[in-house]
Amino acid sequence: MSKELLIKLSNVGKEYRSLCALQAINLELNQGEVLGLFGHNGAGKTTMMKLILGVISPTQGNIEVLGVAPDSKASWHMRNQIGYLPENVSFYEQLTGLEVLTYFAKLKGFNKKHAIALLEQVGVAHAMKRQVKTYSKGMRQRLGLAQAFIGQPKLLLLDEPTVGLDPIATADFYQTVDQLKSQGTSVILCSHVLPGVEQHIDRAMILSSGEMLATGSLVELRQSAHLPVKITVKGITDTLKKDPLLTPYLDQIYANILRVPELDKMEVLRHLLTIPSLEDINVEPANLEQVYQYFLQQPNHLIEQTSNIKGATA
Ligand SMILES: Nc1ncnc2c1ncn2[C@@H]1O[C@H](COP(=O)(O)OP(=O)(O)OP(=O)(O)O)[C@@H](O)[C@H]1O
Repeated sequence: MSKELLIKLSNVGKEYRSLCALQAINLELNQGEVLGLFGHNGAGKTTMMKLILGVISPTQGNIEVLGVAPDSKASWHMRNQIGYLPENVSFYEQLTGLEVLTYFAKLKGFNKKHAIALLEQVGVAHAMKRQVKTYSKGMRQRLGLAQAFIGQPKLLLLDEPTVGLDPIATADFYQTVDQLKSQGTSVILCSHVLPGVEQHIDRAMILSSGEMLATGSLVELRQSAHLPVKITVKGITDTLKKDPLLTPYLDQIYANILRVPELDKMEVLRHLLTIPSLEDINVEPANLEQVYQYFLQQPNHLIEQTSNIKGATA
């Protein structure tokens, strides 16, 4: 069965007066897909989320979300199916956590029982009768997530979802993302915290100064970046130095590390396994952080963050 296309961005651009915040972005996101959106401060991530929400309109190109232009009048019915966690979430400080969430739940047509279940899910049920002004940063963030999860939306847009969360809450959050994905929810999340994200996303998009530098699955991005696989071995350091098949891959500093292109990986591994003194082996493909660094450091994109300011003053 073909999956529903939830988001389609065609050649989308956004200018704020003379500042080009986003340019020529193309994206298709299907039902049940999770996209990680990465980029430096001011790269255009929040702008892209706001365009998808219909809070702002593109100055170039077309956007379709759940079949309609999100900034059109026709979009009102699809908003119920979207959950959004803004960056720096804030609530009415005088209300209790339960009052806040019940308020947002009712706006979406759900009741207090649903709000309580979500507060339990994000781990703030114990404080739900306390005013939000007494909440810690992490508790506010958890409340924000509960607000985004109301009604099990078809599409979730999460701007820095793990900011302020402790490691256990972060793990719980990613577990919820995995669960929602398995139930068909599509997710776009942006984060500056790259470790831990990669196993929960299907694809990544890397933005810099409003421009898309790369997009694809981590495997695809690793391949196009030609980043080597790191192989750490134990017990064969002397052999490595003498073996003509292995010496080209030896790390410049560490005598027990080989850096092997993906294409040669299997040949090298098979060869290593034939060496009787091999005690241990560890294989690490390039991680998301390394892939991200690679694309940001490409010469064409060594652009000052201010370089998306066009011409005269903003
Ligand atoms: N309302 C606005 N008016 C003028 N410029 C804006 C406006 N909103 C965003 N910008 C500019 O657009 C660019 C992209 O901003 P955006 O908030 O999308 O970046 P971001 O990738 O989300 O950054 P961060 O990681 O810091 O949250 C920045 O240069 C920002 O200053």
